[in-house]
Amino acid sequence: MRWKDATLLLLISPDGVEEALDCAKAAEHLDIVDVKKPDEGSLGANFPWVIRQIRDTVPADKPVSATVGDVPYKPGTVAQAALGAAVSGATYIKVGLYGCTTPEQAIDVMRGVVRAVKDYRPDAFVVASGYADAHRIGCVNPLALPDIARRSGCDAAMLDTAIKDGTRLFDHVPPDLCAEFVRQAHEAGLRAALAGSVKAADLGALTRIGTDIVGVRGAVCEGGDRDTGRIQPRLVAAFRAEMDRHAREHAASVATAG
Ligand SMILES: O=C[C@H](O)COP(=O)(O)O
Repeated sequence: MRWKDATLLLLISPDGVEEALDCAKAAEHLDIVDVKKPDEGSLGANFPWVIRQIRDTVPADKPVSATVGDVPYKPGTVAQAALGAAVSGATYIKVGLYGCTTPEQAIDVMRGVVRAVKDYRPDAFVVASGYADAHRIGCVNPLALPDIARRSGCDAAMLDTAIKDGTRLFDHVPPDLCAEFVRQAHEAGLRAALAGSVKAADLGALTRIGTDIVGVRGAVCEGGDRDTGRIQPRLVAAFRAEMDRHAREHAASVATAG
């Protein structure tokens, strides 16, 4: 995908083929379809055949992403799983560094992933994901992610929330620290992706701080419920409309200030 600078991309996470069909109906409003299995965790990994079916379902110009799971500190296991996601058709490979308690462990895991995936597909986009609520699960500090991603050769650093209990990204990492995360990622030549029960009300701040990718599920599911609700094309369209509105407002304020 050609990256237009200063454009916030929308990544939507269906839980299977049926929801991917709903994403396909809203394809003009989203940028990346992210395959996951929410009942296996925040970044739960889905089956290879589901990734393949979803790749066949969504328009060819939309990249398919796959989460490799909330992974343990087992670099070989994770590298092999990441290759499985790439072979199944995902070109964005997201890894949740759940079981890594130090930056060194996280770098170990991500180096293996980068090598496994890029040996197979050099243009794949590898995302190292930490958790905004890392303090609740004892994993690596969220602000360490840009450096982990840089040192392991990833393309992006991401934050999501590990525990989906209604608390949101900004409850754990407030906007000024998210801005620092984005700044560090950009300084390292990486893209910055943010997620974690993000709502339309968060889009102003996410736009202002220069986020590259926003990941959502709950906000585009019926009733705002990521577990019992299903992705609704009309909610995807409405979310995109809010993104576009904030992008216009931000561009206007930058032009005025300049
Ligand atoms: O990668 C994005 C996640 O699927 C976000 O899900 P959520 O918006 O329900 O927290």
